[in-house]
Amino acid sequence: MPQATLATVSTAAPTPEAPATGARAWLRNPFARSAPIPAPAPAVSPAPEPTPAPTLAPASGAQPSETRDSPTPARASPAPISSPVAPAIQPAAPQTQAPVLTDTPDALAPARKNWMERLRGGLRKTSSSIATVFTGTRIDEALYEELEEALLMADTGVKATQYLLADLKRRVKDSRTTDPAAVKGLLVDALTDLLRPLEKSLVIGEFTPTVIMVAGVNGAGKTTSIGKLTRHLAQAGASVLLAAADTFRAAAREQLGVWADRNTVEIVSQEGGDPAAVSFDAVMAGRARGKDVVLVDTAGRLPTQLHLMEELRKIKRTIAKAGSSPGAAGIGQPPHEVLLVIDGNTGQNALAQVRAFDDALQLTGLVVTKLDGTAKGGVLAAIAQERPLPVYFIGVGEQLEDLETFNAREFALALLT
Ligand SMILES: Nc1nc2c(ncn2[C@@H]2O[C@H](COP(=O)(O)OP(=O)(O)OP(=O)(O)O)[C@@H](O)[C@H]2O)c(=O)[nH]1
Repeated sequence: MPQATLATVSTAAPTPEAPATGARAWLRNPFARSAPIPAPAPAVSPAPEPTPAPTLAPASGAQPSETRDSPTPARASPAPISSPVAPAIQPAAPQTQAPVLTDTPDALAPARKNWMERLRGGLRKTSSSIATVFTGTRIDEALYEELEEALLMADTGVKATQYLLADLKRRVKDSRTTDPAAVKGLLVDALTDLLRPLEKSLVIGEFTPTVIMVAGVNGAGKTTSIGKLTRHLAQAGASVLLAAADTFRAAAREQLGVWADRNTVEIVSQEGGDPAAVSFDAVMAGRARGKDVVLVDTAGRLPTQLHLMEELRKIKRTIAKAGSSPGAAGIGQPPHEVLLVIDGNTGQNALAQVRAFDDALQLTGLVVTKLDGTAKGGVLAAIAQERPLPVYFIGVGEQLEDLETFNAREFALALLT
């Protein structure tokens, strides 16, 4: 098995802006800046015993030229920051009911308010065509037909569109609404309920390291999302190691290297050779160094490229072997997360990718990118209807702050109001 090189780009020093309670914030919002929506007190299950925030020794920082065999400097291992993750592909655990979000962004914390504005801006092309449906004066079949058309145009798909229409009609009947504008509010509720099972927090800390494998078609935004996620993880106080498992395309490795540099984290990279071997080496190195997270970036591929899909399966199997190798106690069964990155702009095609990659890899979650400027924002409803996998993050642009946790109510509001 060819050996990959562990390039110590730099070391993960604790970021000054890392909040002291950053880890606990992952329970709902991994990014720790603000909770997406304040959960109402009565609905929340009893809080677990307070866990200390992970104390990352500046350790690796004190060793500018680590070698692969150097022992991990003493550091307090991060406390588990959530209960064990539910098995892969299980629908997300029931979420606490979010309070009704008014259309006034003032109800949100400043960072989240800003995010809502960007999300709303990004989804404008989708929302503008749906909004016109509710400008009439009557609730009649014509309104529902127009809405059906608008939802289909937004790539909501036939099944989710039919489901939403039936649910909406029931809500209209139950509430005896006569105002078309109020119907829009009921549609927000219906869409929120449909999307709710996709809400789930990414959990780290249960295993050291938590191994996250990332796949997707070419150009979906895998590397960019990994870079952004690395930044957020580092800000939350977690140490990250990147694995450049695209061994063939030099530009892909360089791009990941740039993100590693920017975030001052280590990267395992290799020119040519077997991507599975690089992934294996990265997991072993992450384990030896006590990293909190190993992120494995794989090369883009189409689900129709069967040999490349087989290569992905091999990467996954090989990562699993790293978990059962001698002395692997505490690592569980890696990869702990298998994420698919999809380009939200590709609408129903993205749903087809979810199906194909899920069948091949048993995905545990999704990252939906490029929701900025898309007219196909309805695809999340289609995913919720047909393959309800957790959507850990959504992206609305190329900047670092353009990747955030997914919240069903926020998304429904941004899409429809
Ligand atoms: N507008 C927009 N662009 C994005 C977003 N996420 C990523 N991109 C851009 O999409 C392009 C492709 O992103 P990459 O991260 O290189 O995609 P990839 O999946 O790693 O690509 P391959 O390695 O070729 O498979 C880049 O120009 C990114 O800046 C997003 O949320 N919105």
